[in-house]
Amino acid sequence: MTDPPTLQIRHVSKLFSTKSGPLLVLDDIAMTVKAGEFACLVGASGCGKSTLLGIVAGLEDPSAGEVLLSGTPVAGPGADRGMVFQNYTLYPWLSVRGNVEFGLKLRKQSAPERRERVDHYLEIVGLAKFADSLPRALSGGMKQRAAIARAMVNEPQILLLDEPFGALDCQTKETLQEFLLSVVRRTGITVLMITHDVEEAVFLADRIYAMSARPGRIAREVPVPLGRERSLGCKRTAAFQQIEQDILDLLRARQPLAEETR
Ligand SMILES: Nc1ncnc2c1ncn2[C@@H]1O[C@H](COP(=O)(O)OP(=O)(O)OP(=O)(O)O)[C@@H](O)[C@H]1O
Repeated sequence: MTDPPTLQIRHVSKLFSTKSGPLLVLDDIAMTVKAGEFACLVGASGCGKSTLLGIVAGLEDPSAGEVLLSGTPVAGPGADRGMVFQNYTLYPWLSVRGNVEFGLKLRKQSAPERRERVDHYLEIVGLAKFADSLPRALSGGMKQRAAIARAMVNEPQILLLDEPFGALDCQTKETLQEFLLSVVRRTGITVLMITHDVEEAVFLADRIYAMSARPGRIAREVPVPLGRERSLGCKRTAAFQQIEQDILDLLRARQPLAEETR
């Protein structure tokens, strides 16, 4: 028998109760992320991307449907999913090493084991020399590299990335995109990332799920057949730009006028 895919989102809907009545934010979302795949969810602001990622993380319950991780239903947060958020979330009073080993300490791993694992992941994210630095001594890009190491050190089944480069300037963002791809290629980790930056999604993803405006639905699943070895130069190729333009056109067509969303 073949193994189940790492992540299955099965007919997930989410309804929030608000002062002005029920608000349907996600409507029958179905998608699958296979082991080793890099999937991106793109969509306009407010279409429910963060809500969906929160459901996958187990921080939020779906109103209908279910999420399976390697065939097992998600019933809450767990170390099998590593999260990185847009806003820097390192503990300011802990060193880079202290931040990265935090989860391992909670899980009562021995000191020598922790040191070996943390050293390995700090090496992977290129922060070995900054192990003893406090977060305030790091640039925004370095903070996000530390956050990625902190998420990966638990060796999760999947990395969940919520606009991790959204707060960075353009140049740092591109450097981090290349960096993330190299880490993913080297480790083979499975990734689900949300972003509203379509160019970023095309550069990083093997498969893109384009969401319609609220209520969020999967408008289209787009494979990205650009090969796995990508450098920033590929953003200027016709094949890249065609995929980007198709997704932008699709999102624009699905974005109602502001009056209609009220
Ligand atoms: N706890 C909540 N109660 C009520 N409404 C909520 C709640 N959380 C989110 N929403 C609403 O659900 C909708 C989707 O929000 P969400 O943050 O998931 O969208 P998003 O696509 O991630 O947006 P952005 O790209 O701007 O972060 C928004 O209209 C938001 O106001």
